Amino acid sequence: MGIKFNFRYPGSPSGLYALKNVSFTIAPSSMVVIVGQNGSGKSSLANLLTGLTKPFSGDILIDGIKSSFFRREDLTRTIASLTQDHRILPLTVAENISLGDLDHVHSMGRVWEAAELGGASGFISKFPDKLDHSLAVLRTQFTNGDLSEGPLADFAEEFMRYTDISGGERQRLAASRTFMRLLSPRTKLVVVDEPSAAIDPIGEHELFERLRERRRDRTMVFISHRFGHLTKYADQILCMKDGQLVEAGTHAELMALEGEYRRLYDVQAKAFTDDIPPTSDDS
Ligand SMILES: Nc1ncnc2c1ncn2[C@@H]1O[C@H](COP(=O)(O)OP(=O)(O)OP(=O)(O)O)[C@@H](O)[C@H]1O
Repeated sequence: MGIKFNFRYPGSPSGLYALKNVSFTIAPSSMVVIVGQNGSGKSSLANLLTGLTKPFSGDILIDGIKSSFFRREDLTRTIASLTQDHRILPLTVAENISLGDLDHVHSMGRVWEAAELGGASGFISKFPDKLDHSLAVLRTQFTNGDLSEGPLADFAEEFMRYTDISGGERQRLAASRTFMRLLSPRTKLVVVDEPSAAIDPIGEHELFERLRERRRDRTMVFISHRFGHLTKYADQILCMKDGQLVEAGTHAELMALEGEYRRLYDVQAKAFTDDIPPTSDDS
């Protein structure tokens, strides 16, 4: 995959690019980790890779062919993504997971495997009707308004009764949906954008490990602020700063550069060692 583009969000002042002259190549079946501070452009880059947004100028080349030459739905079928912006629909747990691969909606064995891989099987097991349990969406997911008064009040009260999973559980369900897609041999690119907002560090680490173990010949792109455990496996690290790709290479190469990546890594490592209470040997 070859990438060379500029990107600006619709409505942003002309000249204000979220991504500026970003250019890199992702080798097939490789593992890529994108790092950078808040607002450096990681998610914008991920959205371009998954086709959610289009470059303002420049191209994404897939096997040397411009991505715009492919049918959008054909490309979408080959991509599994996991972001913070996931939707849980008012369907059963099984249906919410199988949305990841509509060809296997009725394959309960596969749905359960995806639930286990996504870390959702624990809380699903607690439902009396397990995978058949019906879920509803949070009010804020379908309206920004307050439904406690007005013509929809009764409906809202009834609807809210079924909202029985937490933010972290929703994230695990979304991860299960991604695994459902990943279990399909059609999936060639997996993009995981910072699922950590609702998942604790151990949950995120385990999730990344399970994704990595199922990489096979897929290209995987990870974005995480807690990247220390990921970058050592990466074939390529892309380090973003202010919308630009400032460094690209392996962990060893970027550490040796002593630049932005090293700075981010050292801050993270320091936070980790600062968290460890001193042992009797240290005193
Ligand atoms: N929908 C949007 N409309 C306009 N500008 C946006 C939009 N989303 C992001 N931006 C801007 O684009 C730039 C890059 O944002 P992006 O979300 O890609 O960064 P990020 O590295 O993923 O940040 P974070 O680590 O905080 O998630 C920022 O300046 C941000 O304010």
